[in-house]
Amino acid sequence: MTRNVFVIGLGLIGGSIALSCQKAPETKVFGYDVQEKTRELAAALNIVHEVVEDVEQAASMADVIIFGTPVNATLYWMDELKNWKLKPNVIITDTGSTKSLIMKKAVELREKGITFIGGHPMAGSHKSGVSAAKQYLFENAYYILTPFDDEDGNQIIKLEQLLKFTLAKIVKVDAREHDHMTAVVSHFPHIVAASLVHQLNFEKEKYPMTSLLAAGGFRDITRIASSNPSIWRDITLQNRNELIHQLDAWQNEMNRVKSILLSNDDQSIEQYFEVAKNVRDQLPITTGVFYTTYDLYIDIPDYPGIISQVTGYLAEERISITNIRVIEAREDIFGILVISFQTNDDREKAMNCLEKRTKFEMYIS
Ligand SMILES: NC(=O)C1=CN([C@@H]2O[C@H](COP(=O)(O)OP(=O)(O)OC[C@H]3O[C@@H](n4cnc5c(N)ncnc54)[C@H](O)[C@@H]3O)[C@@H](O)[C@H]2O)C=CC1
Ligand SMILES: O=C(O)C(=O)Cc1ccc(O)cc1
Repeated sequence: MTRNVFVIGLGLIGGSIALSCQKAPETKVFGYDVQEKTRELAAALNIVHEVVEDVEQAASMADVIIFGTPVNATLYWMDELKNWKLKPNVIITDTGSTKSLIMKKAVELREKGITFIGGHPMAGSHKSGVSAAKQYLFENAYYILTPFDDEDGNQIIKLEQLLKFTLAKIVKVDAREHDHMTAVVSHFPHIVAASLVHQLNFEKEKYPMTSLLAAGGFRDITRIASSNPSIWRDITLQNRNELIHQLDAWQNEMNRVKSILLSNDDQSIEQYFEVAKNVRDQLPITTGVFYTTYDLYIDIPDYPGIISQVTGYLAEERISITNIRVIEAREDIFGILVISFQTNDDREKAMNCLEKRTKFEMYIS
């Protein structure tokens, strides 16, 4: 029997989930987005099997409903859904970055006999919109579920059997703990990134050259300041209390740094960086597709047309690349043309292809 999945909100996350659900057997994926342009693009890019206009009608036929909407829009739709006629065993889930208020609202659905299992794939990007959606966005990332403690185990298993097509690692976490932990590693860093950009913005009034000097480090630490502002407005509002605690902790930490600087003690200053480096270097690597790339470094001679020659060979053997860049030669990496691939298999095919056709030396970092 065909399973009907209905995704509401077809942006980066909803679009990516819809693409991975299309890989599930005997599954038909329907989709809706409030923006007409997104609906048109989703249809053109085959993000779903069918784009719908009538949310209530599609919801009434769905076995699984997945929200890919901003978290406040999800609350709005949950309020609507609780008054609709849905299939008796329907499972509703979301992908929102916050969980406490959504699980609070889910109590109202539960009172009507509707299963709601909170969800949050811990991968994504500063990019947004349907055109950034990728089938493998969540591969190897954690996918958090926040079911009620006494949720029907069969319903959770059914949802997991669908979400396994995201290739993410599914884990269950309490909704409040989720909001505390994601405040630390995701939500608060967005505030810090935005604040650094604001600081640069003030500075550049007096020293316009400062922006020109914003090199790798500043760009790395502020990348997420380019995220969709309305998505982050909603997340910040929903996780306001945790964020206020994080701000207090950060202000204490800044005071600690200030006192170290005032002490002018070289050992304490070095130790400050040393401890941070050790903790940072030991972070486990768990990412989605935007950051899992398989890079190949190719030592190419410097003559015109060389890059198109290399990419031409790869294209002839139908090997897809995800990125290409030229780096300054450094002591530890000899190649200067860096080509990124989505899988290790693609990178190996590329090495075999270029070994056959060129004499360029290749390295994997
Ligand atoms: N951006 C990221 O990296 C991640 C985001 N999330 C969560 O995923 C959800 C979606 O975020 P993104 O895909 O990044 O945003 P997005 O901006 O790419 O997509 C959101 C989509 O929802 C649509 N939408 C807005 N209001 C709607 C409504 N009332 N009804 C139907 N559609 C509506 C928008 O038109 C847009 O297409 C958010 O709840 C966010 O917290 C979760 C993990 C990662
Ligand atoms: O771009 C990044 O690094 C992100 O921060 C992605 C992200 C955004 C929101 C989430 O709830 C989870 C992951």
